[in-house]
This record gives sequence, structure tokens and C-alpha cells, in this order.
Amino acid sequence: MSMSDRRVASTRESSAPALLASMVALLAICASLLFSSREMLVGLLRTNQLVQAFVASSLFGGLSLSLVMIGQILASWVRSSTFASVTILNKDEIFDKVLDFVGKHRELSAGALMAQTQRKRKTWKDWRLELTIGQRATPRVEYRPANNNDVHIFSHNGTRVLLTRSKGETVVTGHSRTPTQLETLTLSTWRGGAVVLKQLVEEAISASAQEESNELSVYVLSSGWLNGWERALSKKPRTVESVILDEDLAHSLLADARHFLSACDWYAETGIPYRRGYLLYGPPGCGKTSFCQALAGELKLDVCMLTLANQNLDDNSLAANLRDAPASSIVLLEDVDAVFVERSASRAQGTGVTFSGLLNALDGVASQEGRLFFMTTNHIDRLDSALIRPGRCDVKVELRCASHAQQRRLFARFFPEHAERAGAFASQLPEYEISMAQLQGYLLEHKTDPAGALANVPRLLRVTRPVVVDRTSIYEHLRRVGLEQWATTFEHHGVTLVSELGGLKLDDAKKWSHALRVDQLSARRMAQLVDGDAALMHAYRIADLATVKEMFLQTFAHPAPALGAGAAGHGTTGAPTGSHAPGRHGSADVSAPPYSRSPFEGIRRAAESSQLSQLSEALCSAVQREGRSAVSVWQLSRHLRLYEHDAALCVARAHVLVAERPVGKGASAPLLDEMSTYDWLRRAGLEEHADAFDDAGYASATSMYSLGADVLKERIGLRDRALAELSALLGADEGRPDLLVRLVPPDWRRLRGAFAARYTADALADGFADALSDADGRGKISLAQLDAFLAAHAHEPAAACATAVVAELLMHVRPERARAPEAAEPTEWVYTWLKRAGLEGIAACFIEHKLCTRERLLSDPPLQLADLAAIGVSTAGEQRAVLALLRQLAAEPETPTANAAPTLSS
Ligand SMILES: Nc1ncnc2c1ncn2[C@@H]1O[C@H](COP(=O)(O)OP(=O)(O)OP(=O)(O)O)[C@@H](O)[C@H]1O
Repeated sequence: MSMSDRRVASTRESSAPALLASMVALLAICASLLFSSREMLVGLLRTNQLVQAFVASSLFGGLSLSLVMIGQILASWVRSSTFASVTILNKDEIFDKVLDFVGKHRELSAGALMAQTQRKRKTWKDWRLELTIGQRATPRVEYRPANNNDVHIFSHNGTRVLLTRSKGETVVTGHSRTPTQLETLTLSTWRGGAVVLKQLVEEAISASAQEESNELSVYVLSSGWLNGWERALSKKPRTVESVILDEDLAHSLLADARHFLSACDWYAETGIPYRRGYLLYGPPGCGKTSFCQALAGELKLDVCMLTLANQNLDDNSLAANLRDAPASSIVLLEDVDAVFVERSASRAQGTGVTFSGLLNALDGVASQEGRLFFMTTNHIDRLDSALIRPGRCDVKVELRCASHAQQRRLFARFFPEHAERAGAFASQLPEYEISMAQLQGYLLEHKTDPAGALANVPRLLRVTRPVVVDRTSIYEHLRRVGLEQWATTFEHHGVTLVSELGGLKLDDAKKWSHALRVDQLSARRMAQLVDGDAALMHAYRIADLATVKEMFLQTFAHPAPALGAGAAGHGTTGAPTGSHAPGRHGSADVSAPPYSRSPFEGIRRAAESSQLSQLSEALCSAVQREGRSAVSVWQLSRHLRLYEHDAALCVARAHVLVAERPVGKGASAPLLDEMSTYDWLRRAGLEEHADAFDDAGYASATSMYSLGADVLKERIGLRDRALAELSALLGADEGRPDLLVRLVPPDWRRLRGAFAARYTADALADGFADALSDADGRGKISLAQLDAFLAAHAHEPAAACATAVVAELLMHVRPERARAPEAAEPTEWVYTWLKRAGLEGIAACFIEHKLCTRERLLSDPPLQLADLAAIGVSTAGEQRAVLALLRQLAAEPETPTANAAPTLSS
């Protein structure tokens, strides 16, 4: 309250003695005049009756006036030294505070009190009881001095004080023409003077401030003509601990706000408006509003709820109101998506505020003491990017449905003495599916029955599980974090939609794909995706267009980037800082002193920054599908990292991020699991063993995966290093990451980097990387192949190397296998004998069992069907033919040929 508003009437007058003196002087002058002309006057008085009457009446009038004046002066002097009063009008906010203070803290002698139900200062418990189970707390009553023109007397610090409430006229005020009765409150005292009364007023103000400092006041925009802020309610604020957010989100947001509020000087020095915007988004009932209020309470700030649904509000009054929001308060705009669905809906429903008016008003939200501005929404994707661009919205935080940690903490909060059961409660619930409000409602139902809360979880699940099945395809799901190569594998095992993932574990996916076991980075990411790791899920979300722009500018804006391939290598001003920094070229200007820069440097920079802004717009349109961004934060950051050396190239290739799924083979880099044995071994640089695998019947990569070291040794004939390496690779031995990584395909950036590290031909490096990768920037060869190729071409010029790569690595055709020399015809008698009957194909069975001569064949006991089967003559036809031949042989006389001596081998 300003001092000018306090009507302090003091009767202490310091001019009384001076007035008295001048009166006495006047009287003396009059007396001397009368004395000097006394004879004439006496004569007139004696003779003229008219004069006699005039003089007599004048003397009488003057005397009475003097007596009145002297009386007044004396009274004023006496009153000023013994009496003081303070008058307060009911328009002033201290009116209620003084009445409250006197009613509460002082005993009134008159005893005429006015009882009034207490409206404010409900505790949050009262609110919860009232809202959740409809149980009302007993109303509290407060007493104040009655306004019946009585004089109330009370004692304040030992001094008697008189309090009078006098009603005045009733006036009609405001746009709504509300009748309001004017009233004055007068405090007076006979002893102690105005000092006592001033003390009383000060004490009343500080008692009220003390009460309010422990409370959170919620202001709303009044719907009256003037649209000012008016206090809607005061309540005890929630503690930040009572709003259970995932991980350390609550404390990091609080720390961010605290840091901002303490950075006043920095904002003043840098000239940046001293404001900070936060957007809390996520499904309903996850604590967005509760957290804003808890944060305000923790920072001892009030909350100004901004509602735009007010017919009297227009762009100007909104801007003025935001500028004039009560000091030490945060401004909260709830469900901002409902206000302007699209920018084209230029006016919010039921209000005169336009979208651009809102943007301008938000830009004006700044104040001396720092202004925190919060927006909440359930649908971030519906927000116009201009509304949430940095500067208007500096921090965007998603509050998701309850994680296991939140579920445990909420259970422990309801049942502190059964906190050990919190884990069992959470383990029955899915993560990120049920809101905290739903859980709170459920636990309130069981607030005296922790066992029931545990037992009835299935019922909770039936009620709360989302009815809609997640129809996102597994391809889109995996693509959000760069794992779409495994989509076919998942589909092969019957998982085509996210909703079909069920309780899939990483080990299942690893069993399905050897390539995933080999690619340890991807496997780790897959594990995070399956577990719903918070950090990955943050990157999993779709990047809204404002974020797309922000990430692009963060990558390329500092320092001046190469805006196209032609710009690379000259004109850039240094290596970048930040997470996307490594690998930037063109740092020639870093050490150059400012005076050595071209005078056109500023112009060039401005042109570049405008070009950069155009590029960012182009990027935003490239990553849209049906008018909305369709790229995840993860995809975008990978893409920006791939092409961080060239903003134009980065934008030109951005369409692949949202392109349709490639159809057919060759559309993207092949997965190891789909390769032939030869191609797979080539990836590992071990293709010389391919023939041995083929001969042993292992023609595809998948057929090799199960082979143990003994088979590799015995059947394939591997030895030493080759045996050790292939055993580790085929078994995806996690203890040999150095080997496994050699099978992994490098991405575009790595391909380019490897070439650029060897040669300084930047333009050729792009072509080299393009040739060896698919549209998504995934390598078509392995790291082992890349290294081997570059080593083999180490002494060739860059152009020759870049040309050779296609022919050698991509157009490569498996060399013809050297033909084995034709085996010589066996010389054994049995072979010639069988050949005559066209049965030479089974001669090997006889030779192998040493049945090579006529004598052996005819010796006793004679050969039977079972004997023939035992030596390998397996078909019935061949067996019968041989038996017939044997009968015939036995009947024939012995010939010299038939008696030929058996060879040594027989
Ligand atoms: N994280 C939380 N911790 C504790 N209580 C919570 C949490 N989230 C929600 N609640 C409880 O759920 C109720 C609704 O919460 P709140 O209004 O803050 O959610 P909201 O996210 O703002 O919802 P909406 O989007 O519908 O406005 C409150 O009673 C609050 O106590």
C-alpha cells in the first residue's frame, strides 16, 4: 500500500501562536487609532445615536468573533496534543486487513461483532477431500467489528483506540454496474498520537503479509470492463515432493527456474527479455497443473491463470494485462492447444484475442523481477510452431503416464508403513500407460486397505487400459530410433504392430537376428527401446517443427557454416562447439585477427544467416507428412550429424527421413542375416573359406550361425587365426567387440571421414560415401572391407581410389571356382565287370569293401540282399541287378580277364 492512499488526518497545528499574535497586534492598532481620535469619537458617541448603536454592535460582534476564534484555536491546540485519528476507505486493500487484524487479535469493548464464514485459506487437504470424496471440511467462522456506526474501543499496546465504521452512500461502479456501498473506517486515540495508529496499521499489514507468504494466491483475469487481475483464491501450496514426476524432473525444473530467477543481472547485461517460457505437455492427469502450482509455492510466487475466453479481452488489453501481472507470480496458460487449434483460426473462441496478438503479448511478458510463463497442453503436435519457438517457450517437458518409479512412490506415499510392497504393486502395472490421476483415484478407493490395493490391480487394468490398440507399424516404431533394418525380422516372427510386441524381451530379438548380436550399439538401443528407457523415449518422440528448426540452427548457426558443398573449406569461421562439433572443416579463419577479415564479412554473414533460415524452412517442409512433422528427434539428430559439414546437403537429403518404406531388395543396405555364405565371409575378410563351407553344404549365412569350433575344424578345415576369428564371429562373442565391430557397416559420415582422412579431396569424399551407402546413409559394406580397401589403395591418387571402389566392392562377382581334375577310371576288375552292365556307379561300394575280384565275389557264403545293403548298394533295383549278375558270373567259366590278379589296393 502506498502512503498516498492512507488518509491520515492529524490535528496537530503549529500556526496557532502566530495567529494569536497577529490578532493581538490588530487589536492594538485599532486601540491606538481609537485613542488618538478619542475626542472626536467621544463627541460623536455622545451626540449621535446612530454611531452609538453602530459602535456598540461592532464591539459586541468583534468580541464574540474573537472569543470564537480563540476558542477554536485553543480547542485545536488541545486536541492536537491529546487526540489523533486515521481514516481508511473500503476501496483500499488495507481496509480488510485492519478489520481482520482487529477482529482476530484485539478484544473489542463494544461487543458488536459481525460473524462471517471464512472463504479463503482452505488447506489443500480440504480441497482434496472436497473434490475427491465430496466430504466438506467444517466451515470456519471469522469475526470482525460490526459496521453499525458503533464506536468500538480496544487496547493496542496499552493505548485505547476507538474504531468507528461509518457507512456512506451507495455508488454504482464498473461495466457491470455493480452497486457498492462506500464505507470509512476511523481509528482514533486520545493518548499516544498518530504514532500508535500508524503502528497498528503497520502491524495489521505485516500480519496479513505473514499469513499470505505461506499461501499461494491464484489470480484470474476479471471479466469486468477493466480486465484486471483479481485474486480468486488463496490456499496452502502443494509441496514439490507431493507431485511425483519421473526421475529427477521436478527438481531439475525447479533448479532451472531458480537459476533463471537469480540471473537478473545477466539478462540485463545481455539485453534479453527477463522471461522464461515452459511448456508442459502430455496426457491428462499426469501433474502438469499440479506441478505448476507446486513450483509457484516452492518459489514463493503466486499463480496468474490466463484465460482467453473473455469477450472483453482484446490484443491490447491482453498485452497490458500480461505486462501488469502481479509481481512475484507465474503466468499459467492452460490447455493452450484448445485456444488456437491452428494459426488460421485467427481468433480464439469467445474472445477478441488474435493469434498474433497472443504471440505479441507473450513476447511482452517480462518484468523486473523475472517472469516465469507456463503453458500446458495434451497435444503438442497441434501447436503452431511459432507459439513454442525458443524465446517464447524455452523449456519443453513431457509429463508421461506413470513410470514404475512413480507408481512405487505414489503407493509408498499412500501407505508409508507398507512401503516395502510398493515394488510388488508397480510390477503388476504397465509403464507409461496409466495416468497418476487414475492411480491416485484407485489408491484413494483403497486408502485403508493396502492388501486390497495390491490384489485389485487386475480390475484397475481392465478399467484403465487404453481401449485403442496402438496401430503404429513395427517398421515406423523401429525407424524412430534407427532400427528399421530389423523390421523384416520382427514381421517374420509375427510382430507387425507395436501393440503386438507384448512383453518381448531383448533376448528374443537377439535370438531372431545374429546381425543384432554382432551390432552391439544397435543391440543396446534395442534394449533401451524394449525397456522404454527414458532418455531414448525422449528422443523417440516426434520433433515438432519448432524443434526441427531449433536443432538445425543449433547445428549450423554457430559459427558461420558451410552452406553448400561449394562453400566447404573456405569462408567458415571455425570448428563448431557442442555435441555435433567434431569433424567440421574449414577452420582457417579461427586464428585470424578481426582486422584481417574482409570488410564484407558482415554482409556475407547476414546473407548466410538469411540463407540458413531459408534452409531451416525447407527442412521443416521436407520432414512433414500430411502437414505435420513426421521425424523423430533421434532420426533428426542422426541426420544432422551425418551431414553436419554441409547444411544444404543435409536439407536436400532430409526427405528420406519420412520417405515411404523401400520395397524390394536392394532398396537399402542388406542385413547380414540375409546374405549368402560367400558374401557374409567377404564382410569379415574371410572369403577364401567360402568354398569349403559350400562343399560342406552351408550355403547361407544363417546356416553357418550354429556351427561350433569342432565342426569348423573338422568339416571346414579351419585352423589357427581363421578358426578363432570365425568361431568368435559366428558365435557373436561379446568378449570380442574388436572383431564384431568389423562386421558392422559404417554410416555415411564415417565413410566420408575415412576417405577425407586419407585424401584432402572433400568433393570426392562425398561421392565415395554416396557410392558405399544407401539413401538412409547406412553403409553397404563392412568396416573390415572399408579398411582393407583403403589399405590396398593407399598409394593411389584420390580419384583412382574413388573410381575403384565401385568396381571392387560393389560390382564384385564371386570368382569362378577352379575345376578339380577329373578322377581317373578305377582299374579294379569289379569296376569293369559292373560297367559292362551299366552299374559302375556302385563300383565304389564294392571297392571300398575289398570285393574287387571274381573269387571274392563268388566265395562262400554267397552275397545276399542284406550284404549288398550293408556295403552301400541301397536301391532295390541295383541290389536285384547285382544278384542276377552274380548268378550269371557263377555260371560262366572262368576267363583270363576274370582271373586278373587283384590290384594292390584291393
Ligand atoms: N505426478 C503426480 N504426482 C502426484 N499427483 C498427481 C500427479 N499427476 C497428477 N496427480 C493428481 O491427479 C490430479 C490431476 O492432476 P493435474 O490436474 O495436475 O493433471 P494435468 O496433467 O494438469 O491434467 P490436464 O491435462 O487434464 O489438465 C491431481 O489431483 C493430482 O493430485
